[in-house]
Amino acid sequence: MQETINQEQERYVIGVDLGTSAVKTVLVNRKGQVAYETSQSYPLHQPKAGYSEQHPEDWVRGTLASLKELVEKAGIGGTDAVDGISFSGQMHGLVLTDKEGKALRPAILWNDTRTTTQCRRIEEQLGPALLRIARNRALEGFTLPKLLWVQEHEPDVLARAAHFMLPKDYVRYCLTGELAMEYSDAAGTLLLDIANKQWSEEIAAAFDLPLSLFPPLVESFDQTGTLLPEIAEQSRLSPETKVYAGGADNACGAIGAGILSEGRTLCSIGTSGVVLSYEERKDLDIQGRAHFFNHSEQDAYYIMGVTLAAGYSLTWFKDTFAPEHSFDALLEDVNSVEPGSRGLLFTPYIVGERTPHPDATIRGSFIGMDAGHKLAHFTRAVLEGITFSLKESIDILRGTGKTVNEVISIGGGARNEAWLQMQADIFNADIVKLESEQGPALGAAMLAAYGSGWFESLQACAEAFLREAARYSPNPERVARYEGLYELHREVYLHTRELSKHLAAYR
Ligand SMILES: Nc1ncnc2c1ncn2[C@@H]1O[C@H](COP(=O)(O)OP(=O)(O)O)[C@@H](O)[C@H]1O
Ligand SMILES: O=C(CO)[C@@H](O)[C@H](O)COP(=O)(O)O
Repeated sequence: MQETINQEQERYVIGVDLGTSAVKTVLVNRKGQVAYETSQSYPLHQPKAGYSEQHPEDWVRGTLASLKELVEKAGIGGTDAVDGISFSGQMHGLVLTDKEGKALRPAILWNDTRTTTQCRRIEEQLGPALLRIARNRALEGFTLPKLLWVQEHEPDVLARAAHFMLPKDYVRYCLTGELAMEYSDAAGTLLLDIANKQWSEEIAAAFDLPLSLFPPLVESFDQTGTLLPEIAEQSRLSPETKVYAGGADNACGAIGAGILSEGRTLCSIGTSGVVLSYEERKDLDIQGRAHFFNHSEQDAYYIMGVTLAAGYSLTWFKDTFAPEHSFDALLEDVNSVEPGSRGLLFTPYIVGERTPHPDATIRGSFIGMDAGHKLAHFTRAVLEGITFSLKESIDILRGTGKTVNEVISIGGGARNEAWLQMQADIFNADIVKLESEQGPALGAAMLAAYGSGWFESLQACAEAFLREAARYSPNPERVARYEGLYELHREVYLHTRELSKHLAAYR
């Protein structure tokens, strides 16, 4: 085999990123280099409008196939070259299992919006206790509303449930036979007492949820067993391979970008867009204006704002109005247009919004269309609208007293230089692009590396693994121009909120 690895010298860890469209696995060496990567996709089911489900068995099958291919590609089958495996996972999805660990129904995912009624019930019943304990607002995507939906609509399923799990925890359970949930993902359930790092008996009791449903809580870098013999046999990994708990995809994305100390901020433009900043103050009260979650680093937190359709807005725009173009071709001309797209604004609310407007009914708009506008103006307006929306999350971070003068940019949005410079000019901060583009999968591998004792801290691991590739600094003239446009952008939500509500009847 041409690239067979020298098993005497090379040691590896594996990061598994269980995403919404696919699972990705990476094999990482001690220098932080991704030696091999594989991926397996699985279907997303939308049985009704607003429903979004996946079969947990598809995740397990996909993960095993991906691991098997990774081991084969690297030529390490039957060896003990892998010191540890860990996981990053799509957050919030509800998996209910019976006593044997079998999933009782399809998983209800983070982007399923059937639970508006349950969210209102949570707010009414818990009042201020919700923000005091769970530190986040009741949003359709979170897990507790999904549990309450099952309680109301499928009571027999809940009655048969022995446990609830989150997506990556279910996969890890199937690989190891050990039940556990770690804090960074548990934080997205609305059932965790975030500051005290324990299940909230108060919230569970308010909704008659037995505590027996809740898995034991562990740290992201804790070992949660080894591979079951049959899994080891199928993947050709050693049954001694240690498995570490892992983290929520955003926590792992943050680790993979080195967001491990106060003042470090990440902007990730993938399908959705995330702005996230490290936070040490566990008692910081942001009044639910953004998400406040436990980090995968011990006793650390992060504040996160989410633009639901970030890259998705650009993809929608391309597929609808310029399907013959590649992303690169579409974005080629954006720099021929001045900042402000000659008076054209776009708001990216095409599937509703989360931060700063938790509003499932709002929809997007182009404001200021002029007969002189061409495709390049619309394209630039889409990029600017997505970036303005992410700046609203940056403003929330700055409002907590944080200094945001450097932002690590990852995801699809970091593939285009014009967009990276635009982020610098709109955020008024240096934008840093990293050498590695692996994001959450690398973060998961780093948890395994730290768990396995390769480094004495996650921070030391980040210093060894991550390298800056490029830096984009804000241009003062463009910063000033964008400040004015940003104020106009913020007005658009206020003026289209009611219109969107009325238009909902026609959708
Ligand atoms: N060459 C490119 N330049 C700018 N944006 C891109 C490019 N390619 C993809 N994108 C954007 O990035 C998004 C995908 O980013 P990615 O990080 O791969 O997302 P995810 O992991 O959520 O699928 C797409 O929705 C698209 O809008
Ligand atoms: O809901 C959230 C975070 O609150 C999402 O970030 C999901 O966790 C996204 O999963 P992928 O799009 O990465 O699969």
